[in-house]
Formats: sequence, structure tokens, C-alpha cells
Amino acid sequence: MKELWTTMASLMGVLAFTQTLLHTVIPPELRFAFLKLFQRLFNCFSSYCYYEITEIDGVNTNELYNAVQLYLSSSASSSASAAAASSNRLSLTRGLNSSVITFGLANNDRLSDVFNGVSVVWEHIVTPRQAQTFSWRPLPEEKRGFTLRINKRDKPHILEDYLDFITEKANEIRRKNQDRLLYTNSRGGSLDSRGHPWESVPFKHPSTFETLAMDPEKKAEIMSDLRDFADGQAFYKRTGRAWKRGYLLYGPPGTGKSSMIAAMANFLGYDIYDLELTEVNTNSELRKLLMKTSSKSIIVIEDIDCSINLTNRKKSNGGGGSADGASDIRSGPGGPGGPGGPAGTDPENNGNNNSITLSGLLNFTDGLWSCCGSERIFVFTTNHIEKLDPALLRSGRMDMHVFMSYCSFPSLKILLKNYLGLDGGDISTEVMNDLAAVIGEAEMTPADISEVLIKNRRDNEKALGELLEALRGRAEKMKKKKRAVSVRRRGEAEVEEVAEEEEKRALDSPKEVGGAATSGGDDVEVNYKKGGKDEEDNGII
Ligand SMILES: Nc1ncnc2c1ncn2[C@@H]1O[C@H](COP(=O)(O)OP(=O)(O)OP(=O)(O)O)[C@@H](O)[C@H]1O
Ligand SMILES: [Mg+2]
Repeated sequence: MKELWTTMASLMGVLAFTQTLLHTVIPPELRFAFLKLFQRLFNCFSSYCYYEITEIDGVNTNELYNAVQLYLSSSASSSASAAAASSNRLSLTRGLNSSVITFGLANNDRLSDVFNGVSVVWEHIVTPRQAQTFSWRPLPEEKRGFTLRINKRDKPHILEDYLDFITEKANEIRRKNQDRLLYTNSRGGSLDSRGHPWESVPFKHPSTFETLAMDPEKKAEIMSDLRDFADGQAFYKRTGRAWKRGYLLYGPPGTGKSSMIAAMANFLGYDIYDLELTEVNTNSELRKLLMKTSSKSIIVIEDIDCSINLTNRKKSNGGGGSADGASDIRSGPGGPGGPGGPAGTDPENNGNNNSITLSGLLNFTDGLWSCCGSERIFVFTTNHIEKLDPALLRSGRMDMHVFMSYCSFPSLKILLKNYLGLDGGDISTEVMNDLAAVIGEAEMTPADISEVLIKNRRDNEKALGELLEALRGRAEKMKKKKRAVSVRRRGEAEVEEVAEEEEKRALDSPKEVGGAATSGGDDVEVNYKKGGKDEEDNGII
């Protein structure tokens, strides 16, 4: 080994001497040929092979260079302290739309890496660019490149896999470093100068699964479902399913549905497309919007019951009316004309496909178009799940139904930790028991509880006292309400029972019925009138 090094050193010495000599006496062409020959000779002796990855390949930017730079930046940052200790320099950069600082190899610095048990060495080489050659675009003054050194015997086993791995890793880092984006279609169907129907802003919602107050088991289930989804490319391919998943979040206002969406985006590192259905005029516009969404994104439709005519597909296409009319409150150009008017019967649309229908939405989430792009999650939220068409709820469309409920005791503990910094152990058992006793009955939302805690966050004792008071007050109110409801229901049930009994008696004794026929007829008339009056009243109302 020592001998080999001595030979190498003397060869290098000869090279330096020859270079000086060549520079002075030999013409450049000959010099170049000689150097080439020498390099080949050197390569024969060396047990390594070297790969150069230059920043600019001809006039195009070399994507592989950027990928290697990003990949090495993660290795450099993970060993940043070690690098500092050995007085290595690291360059720091922050990209556009990013709040993350990345580390990079400084000029002419080296870094070793191990892939599949094989060691390789990277060197970042920066040299001044010689005489500016003609180019359609200005080139940087420095020539940058990475040199990868691999042992010759390892090359066939790892080179391709290693470069693929680097590219994949770089994409992942890029996505992580980039701030999430929140897209909206609030401009309606109009496109921007680059033909995009979506507008975006950086998404900085701080909600995470850690801060989300919900039962830990339910939370863990959702998190693992999301993780499985994100890692499930091979699974979805194998099973022939489009790589998408649907979540329906339902529950009273202020229970954390929107916060959950933000937590999902932050957890997976996905962008959010907040689809405002009231701004979309036609099914084809909806399809175009979908086509312009990117992979690794969450497509959200909030308050779905308020956004679209929720009548059955056949009805909406065939011109039947909405069951109650109340769910069809979509407005705007091309929308259903009057309140309660389904798309198919809208005078403006007149049966042609000039407005969004439930079937349009179903196609959006589930049809062939839903899989242009991949790795997408659809999230619908509603306060009234009972208003939704069953077609929207079936498995495959909405794979997971998540009920966001009133604050439970485990959720309360999370809020106490978030807002007051208090763990279970920091609060007296007595107070904890008191809280546990009333939280269920109080039916307070996490939003209501957060308000009480925020208001008193400087004084934990006061916050707990006020919270207990609020919970007790609410629990008492709920008890009274429930009592009143049950009394009313009992009354209604009794009235129904009496009516049923009377009807039965009337059927059992036809004679009596015959005798009472006139009065029964009167009754019918009265009832009919009453009905008529009610209808009039409803009309006035
Ligand atoms: N489960 C929760 N965990 C933590 N904070 C919550 C939770 N639910 C509500 N909050 C707090 O209440 C506020 C309102 O919650 P959010 O907007 O997520 O409710 P929502 O269920 O989407 O309500 P809506 O049905 O009215 O849209 C949030 O900003 C958050 O601070
Ligand atoms: Mg919401």
C-alpha cells in the first residue's frame, strides 16, 4: 500500500513538472493530448472512478446537480456540528417560498456518504469560468460541479440505484423545505395570466395533530391511516385503485374540522386546495379545476351541505325537486334560480349541463377524472351529515367518516396542556375529578373551551375556576333542555297514542263510526281547513 502511495506521489510530482514544462514549450493542442494520455494512464492505476455532475449541462441547468446539492445539504446539516468541529465550511441558503434554511457544501469541500454499505466521496468543485463562450443566456462566472468518487468494484452495484435514491430524496427535501400552499378558486372560473384557475398563498396554519384536541385513539387511527395512504403507492398500484382517499369530517361548529384539515396538511406536507363550490358554475369548470391540482394535495370542500344541491342524482338530472329545498342554497351566475330549485329545473339552466350537480361532484371525487394526478385526499366537512345524499357517503368515496364531537375529558386535557401548559399531574385531583364529572354533560365545543382558557391564560387558577364554572353552567342548561325535550316528546307520544287508540276503536265498532260519520266528516273538514290555514301561514312565514 505504502509503495503504491509513493508511486502515486512521484507520478503527481512528474505531472506537475511536466505541466510547467508543457506550458512553456509545447503548443496547446499537443499539451492537451499529452494530458489526456496521462490521465488515462493514471485512471488505469487508480482503483476509483470519478463522475462529474456539472451545474450547467451545455446551456441547460442540470437537474441532477440540484438534486445532489439538496441531498448533500441534508447530510451536511445532519452532521453540521461535526463539520463545525472539524472547521469545515457550510454554505447556507434559503429558497423562494421557503422559511427553511438549508446547508450546503462550501467550495471545494468534501463529504463522504454511505449507500447500501458502500462508501463514496463527494467533492464540490468551483472554478472560475474561462473565456466567456457565446451563449444565448448569460452563464455564471463560476463553473460548479460535484465529483463523485466510487470504488471501481462497487460501481456496477450502486451507481444507478444511488442516483435514483438521491433524486427521490431531493424531491422529498424540496417538498419539505417549501412552505405549504393554500389554493383558492375565489376568482370564479377566470384564469390568471399563466392560465391557472387557482390562486395561492403560503399556508401557515399552526394546527398539528399534537395541538388538536380529540380522543387520542381516534387521533392515532387517523394519523396511521394518513401515513399508510402516503406510503401506499405500491399498494394502490397493486390493487388497481386510484391513489386517493376521502374523508368526511362532521360534527357541530367549533369542534375542530377545519383545524383537522390544517393538521393533516402539516402532517403530510401536502398543499391544500380549498374548493369554493359556490364559485364554480358548471361541471366542466369543476373538472378543469381538478385537472389543475397537483399531486400530494388535500382538496377540501367545507360545509358541503350548504354548497350544492344535495338531491339524489336522478332527481337533479331528471328535474325532480329537492327534498326540502333548504339544502340548495347555491347562488351566483348559472346557479339555481330560486331557493330550493334544483339544478335540473332551474329556468336558466333548463336541463342542460350548465350548473354543478351532485353527479358532477361525484365524478369529481370518484370518476375517471378524479385520478388525473395522484396521491390526493378529498376532505368534505359538514355540520349536518343527515342532509347528505347517501351516494356521497358510500365507501370508496368517503373512506373515513370522522365525527368531531363535543369536548371529551381526554380532549380537555390536551387543551389544558396547549393553553395553560398544564399536564394532568399539575392539577389537583379534586379539580380534575370535578372537570371529569361535568365535561360530558356540558357538551361544550373545544372552540368554546379554548375561548375561556385564552381569556385567562395568564392566571391558571382563575382559568380553571372559570372553566369549571362555565362547564357547570352549561351542564345545568343542557340538563334542563333535555328534560324539556323529553317532556315534549312524552306529550307528543301520548297524543299519538290517544289518536291511535281512537282510530282503532273507530275501526273496531263500525256502527259507532257510521253514527259519527257526520261529525267525522265535520272533523275532516275542520282538519282540512286547519291544514289550509297552516299552509297559508307557512306561505306568509
Ligand atoms: N379539536 C380542537 N382542537 C383544538 N382546537 C380546536 C378544536 N376545535 C376547535 N378548536 C379551536 O376553535 C377554533 C375553531 O375551530 P374550527 O374552525 O376548526 O372548527 P370547525 O369544526 O371547522 O367549525 P365550523 O363547523 O364552524 O367550520 C379553532 O381556531 C381552534 O382554535
Ligand atoms: Mg370549519
